[in-house]
Amino acid sequence: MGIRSPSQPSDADSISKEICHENGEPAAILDSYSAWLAKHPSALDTFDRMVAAAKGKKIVVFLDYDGTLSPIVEDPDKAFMSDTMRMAVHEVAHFFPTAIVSGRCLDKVSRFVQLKNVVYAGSHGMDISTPAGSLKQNNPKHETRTVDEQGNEVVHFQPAQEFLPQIQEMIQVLEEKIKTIKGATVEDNKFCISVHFRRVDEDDINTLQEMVNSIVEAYPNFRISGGKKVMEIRPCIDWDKGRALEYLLDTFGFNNASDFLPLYIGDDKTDEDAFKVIRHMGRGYPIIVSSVPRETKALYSLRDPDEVMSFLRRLARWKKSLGIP
Ligand SMILES: O=P(O)(O)OC[C@H]1O[C@H](O[C@H]2O[C@H](CO)[C@@H](O)[C@H](O)[C@H]2O)[C@H](O)[C@@H](O)[C@@H]1O
Repeated sequence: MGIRSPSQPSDADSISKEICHENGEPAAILDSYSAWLAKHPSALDTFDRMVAAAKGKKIVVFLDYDGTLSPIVEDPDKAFMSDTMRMAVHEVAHFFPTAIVSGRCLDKVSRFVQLKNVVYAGSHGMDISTPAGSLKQNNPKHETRTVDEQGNEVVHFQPAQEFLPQIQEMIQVLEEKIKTIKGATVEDNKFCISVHFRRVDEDDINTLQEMVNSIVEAYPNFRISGGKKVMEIRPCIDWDKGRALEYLLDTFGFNNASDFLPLYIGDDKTDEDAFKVIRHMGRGYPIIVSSVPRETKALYSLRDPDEVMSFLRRLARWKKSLGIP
């Protein structure tokens, strides 16, 4: 089994102290981060133990995008991924089945990532594209097939199709209403909507939230969840990043296997659904990206996208060193 309650890495304290000196954090924050790190040890510090437990098992990699592969920035349209991060993900995907699971719409996240050797799940898992044939598809109710530019058949799993007209209608209402709030923007993520307030004046945030709440109240089939300075509006269906992880594991052919370990790295509230599923499976590696203490179901942590990149590189290097194709 991949999951064990992780013990404190030997250098947890020295890491947090180093961080605090760099950032000049007060001692109280330093201590609570240190305590949190003891419960959610660094996946870099515990790397050797993690991969030792994975011997003879197949690791399946799931990666969130914003805040995980790209740093959080003011303008959501400029959340670019570095070429070095792209290379690290490419290498990992060469050795392990790899999926990018994002709140962004599928087109946008695949344009940001620009890799062909990964599978994409957009709209918090409500829009999944996988190549037909090589993988197992088994949910015909929500699956449609198209042919891509290269002439390859692609299967699209879209369990929230029926909500598209309402989503488009809501986007128009939201855009009209919130234009009075400076800095507020609406992002069309196809099967869900993000209302951003990162650039909204602190004094206007409550007004914006009330506006959005009252608009969404008129759509009883939709709910709002929180994120990083964003309100995420999505259909009330029993589907989230956790269900997407299960769907993808199944699609990758691991449904009946006992020798796989899901590894999920994410930084946001919606990633908790995937952490929960992995915890429930009792195997695998739920890893949160956070440099501050956070309530989480993840067992391990990484501080920021730079550490995510180091971890991914190390994972690929380890696999390569085994000499197994
Ligand atoms: O599931 P994810 O890939 O993590 O997407 C979650 C949301 O990420 C984006 O918003 C966040 O990142 C922006 C760029 O760094 C930042 O400006 C914003 O404040 C964050 O909330 C994305 O724009 C949203 O649509 C995603 O739902």
